[in-house]
Amino acid sequence: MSRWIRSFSTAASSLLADASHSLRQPSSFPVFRDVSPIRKLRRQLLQKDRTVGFVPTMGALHEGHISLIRQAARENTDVFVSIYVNPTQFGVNEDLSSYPRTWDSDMQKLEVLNKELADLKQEAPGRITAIFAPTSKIMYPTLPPSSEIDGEGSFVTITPLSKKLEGSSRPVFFRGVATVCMKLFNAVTPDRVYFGQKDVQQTVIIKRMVRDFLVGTEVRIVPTARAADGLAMSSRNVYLGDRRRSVGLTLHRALVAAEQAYQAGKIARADILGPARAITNRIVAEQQALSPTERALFEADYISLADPETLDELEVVDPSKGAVLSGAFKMAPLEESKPGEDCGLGDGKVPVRLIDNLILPSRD
Ligand SMILES: Nc1ncnc2c1ncn2[C@@H]1O[C@H](COP(=O)(O)OP(=O)(O)OP(=O)(O)O)[C@@H](O)[C@H]1O
Ligand SMILES: CC(C)(CO)[C@@H](O)C(=O)[O-]
Ligand code: BAL
Repeated sequence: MSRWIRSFSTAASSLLADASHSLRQPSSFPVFRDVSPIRKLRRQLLQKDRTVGFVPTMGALHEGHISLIRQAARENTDVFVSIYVNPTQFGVNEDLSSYPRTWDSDMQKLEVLNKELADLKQEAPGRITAIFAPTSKIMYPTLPPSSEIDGEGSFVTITPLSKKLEGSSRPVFFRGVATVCMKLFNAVTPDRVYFGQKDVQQTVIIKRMVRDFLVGTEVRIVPTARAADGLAMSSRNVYLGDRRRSVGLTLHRALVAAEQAYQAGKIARADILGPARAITNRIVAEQQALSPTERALFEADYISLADPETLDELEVVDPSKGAVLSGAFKMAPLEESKPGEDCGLGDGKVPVRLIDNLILPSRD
């Protein structure tokens, strides 16, 4: 057993007694439900010159989350993962109640991953050494968490970034994300925090928040993990089913068509987004022409070509800066299913918001 694992075991076991709100502990990592015990562990690690990489999640873990943890384990001795479905980032009519919650399988996945990390040794020296799974009473100690646009509470708002793109359809989303991330960062005080490229606007907002509030952590962005067909992995994909999944892939295909236009030397908005819009409009029309048992209706909420830092829409890409291509589709519930069809969790009745993006790199 290496020295730091041994010293972790000692630090952790002395803390298990402190973790009065901890859940059952069948795993190689303690689960903390409250702030002070995880702070205590953090202080002990600091004294031993160990580094903490923090991966905030809402659970329902998939390969995207795992890739964040792997990178955190390559760059830190200790990886803390939070699992908390944060109510304030869901609008009042959004899918908070149906958001997938899969605690047992999440713990199993983390356990398997930790064993793998132990085998990797040099390549990825870090291990998952704490799970933070707070209750809402811990995260919102004074007022109940509000999802109302003008709701009361202590919030972190990052404007105008939070009003654009996802924010125009989900007006409280980034207020909730920035607020919960600030709380999580305050609880964990990580050396580095890990976010997925899939949620590109979230990455821009978190970087801005860290900079503007002088938060002492480094923001690391991990590439989007995709299924073999290109669909960006997402916890909500379990609701898609086969039909909506294959139609939903149009989003990725549209972005790839726009990316190819940029790679071919185009820099004007119409030339880059034109191919993406053409594919999207064609598939919308094709689906509308099909019968309710065959089609998957959807609406393209936006397809955007934006500045990587301000997220302002661009008429022309400055090749020395590059750009962010992003889009969101609203996949409607299936109208009718066929016998034996895989309609996904919820029988195809749950609307699913798909987001995706590609970075257009700078070039000389
Ligand atoms: N496919 C992916 N590739 C890389 N990172 C991802 C991917 N999906 C999610 N992440 C990242 O994992 C972290 C936690 O995300 P979260 O728990 O909300 O999962 P999610 O799959 O994004 O859920 P949903 O898409 O349903 O909102 C975020 O930083 C997010 O960007
Ligand atoms: C960062 C986050 C965990 C905050 O709740 C969430 O927005 C997410 O999972 O991307
Ligand atoms: N990964 C983003 C979380 C959300 O859509 O609420």
